[in-house]
Amino acid sequence: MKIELPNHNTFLHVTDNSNECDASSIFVLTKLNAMYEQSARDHGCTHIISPKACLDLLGITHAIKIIGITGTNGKTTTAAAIYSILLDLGKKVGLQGTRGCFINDHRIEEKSLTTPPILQTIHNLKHAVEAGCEYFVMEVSSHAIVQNRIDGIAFALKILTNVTQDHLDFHKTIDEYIAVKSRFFDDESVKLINKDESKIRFNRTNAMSYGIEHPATYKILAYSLKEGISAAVAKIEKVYEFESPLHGFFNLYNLLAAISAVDMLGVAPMESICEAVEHFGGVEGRMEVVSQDPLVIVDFAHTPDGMEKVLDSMKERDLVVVFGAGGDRDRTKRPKMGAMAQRYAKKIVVTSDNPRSEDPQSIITEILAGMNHHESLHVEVDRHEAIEKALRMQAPNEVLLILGKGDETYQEIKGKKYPFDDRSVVRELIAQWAKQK
Ligand SMILES: CC(=O)N[C@H]1[C@@H](OP(=O)(O)OP(=O)(O)OC[C@H]2O[C@@H](n3ccc(=O)[nH]c3=O)[C@H](O)[C@@H]2O)O[C@H](CO)[C@@H](O)[C@@H]1O[C@H](C)C(=O)N[C@@H](C)C(=O)N[C@H](CCC(=O)O)C(=O)O
Ligand SMILES: Nc1ncnc2c1ncn2[C@@H]1O[C@H](COP(=O)(O)OP(=O)(O)OP(=O)(O)O)[C@@H](O)[C@H]1O
Ligand SMILES: N[C@H](CCC[C@H](N)C(=O)O)C(=O)O
Ligand SMILES: [Mg+2]
Repeated sequence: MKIELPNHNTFLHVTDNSNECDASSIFVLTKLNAMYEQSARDHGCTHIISPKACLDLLGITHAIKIIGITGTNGKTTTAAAIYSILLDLGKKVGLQGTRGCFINDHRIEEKSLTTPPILQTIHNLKHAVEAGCEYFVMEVSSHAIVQNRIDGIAFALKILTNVTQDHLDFHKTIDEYIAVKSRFFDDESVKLINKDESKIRFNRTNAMSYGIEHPATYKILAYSLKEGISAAVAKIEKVYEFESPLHGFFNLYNLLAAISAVDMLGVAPMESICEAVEHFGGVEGRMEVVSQDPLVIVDFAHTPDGMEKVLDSMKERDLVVVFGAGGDRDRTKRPKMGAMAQRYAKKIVVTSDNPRSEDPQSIITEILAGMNHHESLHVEVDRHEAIEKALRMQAPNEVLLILGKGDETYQEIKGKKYPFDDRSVVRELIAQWAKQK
């Protein structure tokens, strides 16, 4: 990654790649490229700086308020809700996360990592500052905390969604994973903590909280999940009401976090924030209704907890569920995901979800290990066939939930990404069958 320095009198660019260095470069030294410092010097580079110094050099440090969100699930949704509310309130805002980078409603980067390497974030922040943004909302993954991909960033606000199981391939134990997430909250930054999430440890200085079950700075007093979400939230003595077209108890948490966050930023009165949240229509691939009749929903649940939250939110209905589990990722979540599907679904098709370098059949076998008996359990390695099978099995009163890939547009098999989109597959099959009728 290279950022040009058109106004600098000595250097032409900053880079985090030693191979891009020459005498006109400033090398930004990070935890990930520390081993290439000598290589940068060998390429002729004489000026080596930290990410913090780079943020200062580019005039970013004091120019924009950065909001960081971490947690196992709900980061993308909460970040998008904050972004949407701020835009709705007339603010200029940047958004960076799993879906890429957006500035004032325009996409400037395609999807890559949830939290890119620091120089990529600095590049996106620079764009945001140049576009006049006052705020930049970013997802912070646990990988990013471990690999110091957020080094040098002074967050105006840090937010916790929740901590459940994921990425144990990388963190090895749940305790280590919790410790990493907790590390994000161990300084005196202003922070917003989910009070119903008891596992996280945080520095209480400058901490506010939100909750539904436990007393919190922002506390839900009453809610209804019929026809979207409507709720009353208390802040100190005052109560405010809001409505949302989103579905599910878990989204009440995401919306509450977003409303509380915007209030903490002091942007507008709570009444206006609660009004603005109604215009947030959700995120692509998260509880996205792809067809009304038959009712087919695509969601990005790819952890046991994500599956539980989504399936539980639909438990009044008879559910047909299609899902798999990612290859080269946490193997211990696979049987738990199987058990979760078994607990809630009437009919299940287990399939593939980015097997990557692994054998798809053995991933499925590990999922099935968590399912002891089920009267309608099917296995279909090919995800297209699996979706077709599920659509054929779906009775008129049943809801088909296709989980795990959300708005992904590929299936990754043995290092190659093949175009694949759950939503297009459903739409094409339904259209094809309608023509044949
Ligand atoms: C395991 C992991 O996270 N690896 C990340 C890591 O890879 P790496 O250490 O092998 O990178 P590298 O190629 O050695 O490069 C490191 C640095 O050295 C520099 N370099 C490299 C070679 C050289 O000769 N000279 C030199 O200066 C590079 O420019 C770079 O700055 O650093 C790379 C660049 O910073 C990342 O792209 C890469 O993410 C890989 C691709 C990845 O798939 N990561 C996933 C698991 C991930 O991070 N996911 C999280 C969580 C998802 C979620 O839950 O939402 C995410 O944030 O997306
Ligand atoms: N607050 C929540 N608690 C539990 N599950 C949730 C919550 N919000 C969303 N989910 C579930 O998790 C899935 C992913 O949501 P989202 O993309 O917002 O999370 P994320 O933290 O950004 O995930 P990732 O780390 O993979 O990018 C959703 O599709 C839904 O199934
Ligand atoms: N941020 C998550 C997304 C998982 C999505 C699922 N479709 C998979 O490929 O496992 C990860 O990279 O682990
Ligand atoms: Mg995300």
